[in-house]
Amino acid sequence: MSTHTHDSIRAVQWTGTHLSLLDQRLLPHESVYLETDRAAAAADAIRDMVVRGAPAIGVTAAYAVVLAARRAWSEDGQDWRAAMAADLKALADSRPTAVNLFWALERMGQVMAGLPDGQDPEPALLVEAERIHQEDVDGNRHMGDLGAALLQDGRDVLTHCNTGSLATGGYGTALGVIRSAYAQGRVKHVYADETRPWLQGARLTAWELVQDGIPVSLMCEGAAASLMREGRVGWVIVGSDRIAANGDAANKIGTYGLAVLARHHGVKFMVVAPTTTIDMNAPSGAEIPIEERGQEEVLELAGRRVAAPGAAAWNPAFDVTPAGLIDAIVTERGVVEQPNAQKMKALFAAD
Ligand SMILES: CSC[C@@H](O)[C@@H](O)C(=O)COP(=O)(O)O
Repeated sequence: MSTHTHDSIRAVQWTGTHLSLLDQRLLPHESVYLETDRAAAAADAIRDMVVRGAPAIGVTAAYAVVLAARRAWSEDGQDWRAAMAADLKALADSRPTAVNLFWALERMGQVMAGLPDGQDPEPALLVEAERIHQEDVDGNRHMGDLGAALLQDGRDVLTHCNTGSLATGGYGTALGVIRSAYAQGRVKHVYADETRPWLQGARLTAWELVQDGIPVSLMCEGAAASLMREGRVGWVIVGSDRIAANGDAANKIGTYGLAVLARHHGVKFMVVAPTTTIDMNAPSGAEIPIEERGQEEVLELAGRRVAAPGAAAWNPAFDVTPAGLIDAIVTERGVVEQPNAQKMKALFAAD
């Protein structure tokens, strides 16, 4: 039996010397942490879904930069920046859609740029990675309160994919809102899409909610229309991997369909994401790169082929929900209702 509440589980941890990642491919049956001191191994872990979820990918990349710097400094102290190049490229090439990855590499790069050539870069980079990690957790808790305040009617909610502690530095984005709302008595029961093909809903979201004692009913994605027509939910609450400057939001494949259904049935639609997920360089969702993953993920289930021999598969990992279908984007800087380019820009006005 687990000795920790789910909220305290960390998908990504720094052991003092190594990066430790909870292997999410094995959940909920086994909790195995993979430890590494190699940035290239961290890049593989991101690509292979050991660690997933936009903010968790960003935090992992930040710690991986620390590992890359350590190695470069020990191999070629004089020119450690150049010696890191291959590791940094491997990290940038690991997954394309979650902008938190590129944001974290950029932020670590800014610290690197400010360091003198002859100085060991590891200590300063570790301080920055830990700061990135902590800021993510703090932001999630704040978003939890902001999002929960929107849930006025006490009705059930529907969520998609996994956006909890496992997908972030801790606590969660959309699942953080659900967690806060439950604690405040604003939500009593959650519907969770199973989320094919990786089953993040069935394996991860249900696991997190059960551990927190929050009642959850899993459903096939195809049940969403009936769920809404029966008036069972007041809000759909999801995370995002990249939000464009006009408020269009990329998230796990199937999210766009939920937004269309929600609008048709008068259900509200909330996207919860830290500002590290916003890409002001992408004018609209059309400029967000959508990852296509291997066909075997759709043709197989738990490593066993289920599809008819000879069938091919199309496997986009994400889709884009247009801003016009979103009622609220909740960030740690505040809530953007009925998002558009002007309101998104105003979020960053204080910078
Ligand atoms: C807080 S997580 C937001 C998104 O990263 C999440 O909804 C999602 O789509 C994750 O996709 P995944 O392919 O599991 O990395």
